[in-house]
Amino acid sequence: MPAPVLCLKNVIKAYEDHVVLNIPELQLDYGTYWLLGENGAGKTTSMKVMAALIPSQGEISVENVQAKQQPVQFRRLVNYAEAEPVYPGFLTGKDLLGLYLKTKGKGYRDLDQIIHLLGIHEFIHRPVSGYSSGMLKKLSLVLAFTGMPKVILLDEPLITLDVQTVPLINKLVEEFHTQFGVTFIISSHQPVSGSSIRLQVQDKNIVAAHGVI
Ligand SMILES: Nc1ncnc2c1ncn2[C@@H]1O[C@H](COP(=O)(O)OP(=O)(O)OP(=O)(O)O)[C@@H](O)[C@H]1O
Repeated sequence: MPAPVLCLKNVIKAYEDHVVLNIPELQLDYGTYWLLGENGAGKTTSMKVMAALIPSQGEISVENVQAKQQPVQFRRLVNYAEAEPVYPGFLTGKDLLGLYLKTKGKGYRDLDQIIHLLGIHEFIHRPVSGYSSGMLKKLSLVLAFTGMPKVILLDEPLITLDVQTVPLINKLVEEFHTQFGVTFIISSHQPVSGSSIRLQVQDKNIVAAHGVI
C-alpha cells in the first residue's frame, strides 16, 4: 500500500495559551479533501500548520519529507493560497510570479496558459495595490499552481471570483489532481469538486465528516 501523502502526528497549535488545534494523528492518502468547520473552528490555522507556515508542536510530513527537519524540500511539496491574499502593494503580479517561479522551480504546466485562461495577462504588469479583490484572488490561485507540489491547500478559493472563473478553477483542480497527482485540501462554503472527501475541524481535531479517520 502506498504511504499516506500527508501525515500529522501529535500536532498542537496554540496562540499564546489558547489551544486551537490538538491533532493526535491524521493521515491523508492521495485525494481531494473538502475541509469543513464552523467559523473560528480552525480551518485556516490547520492549513497554515499543514503548510508549516506557522510554528506548531508535533510532526508534519508530506511523502515522508519532514517539515521541521527538511524545511526547504518540504516547502517545494506544499503550496498554499490564502483566503484573503495580501502582497506588498508596490510589486506587480509579474514580479510575484517571477519570485514564485524562482523558488518553486519548474511547474507541471505552462503557467502562461493558466494566466491567459483566467485573464490575468490583462493586469499582470500593474502593481497589486491597484488590484480588485477578485484580481488578487486569481493571482494568488495561479501562484498556488506553480512548481511541482504534492499537496495544494486552497483556503476559500472561490470567494470574490466571478461566475465565469469558478468552473475554470474547478477544472484546474481536477486536472492537477488526476493528471499530476496533486492532493488538494480545500476549505470552501461551496463544494469545489464533486468527488471530494469531507473533513471536519471539530473539537480542535480534524475528523472525517462522518467519524474519526
Ligand atoms: N493570529 C492569531 N492570533 C490569535 N488567535 C488567532 C489567530 N489566528 C486565529 N486565531 C484564533 O484561532 C481560532 C481559529 O481561527 P481560524 O482562522 O483558523 O478559524 P477558521 O475555521 O478558518 O474560521 P473562519 O471560518 O471564520 O474563517 C479562532 O478562535 C481565532 O480567533
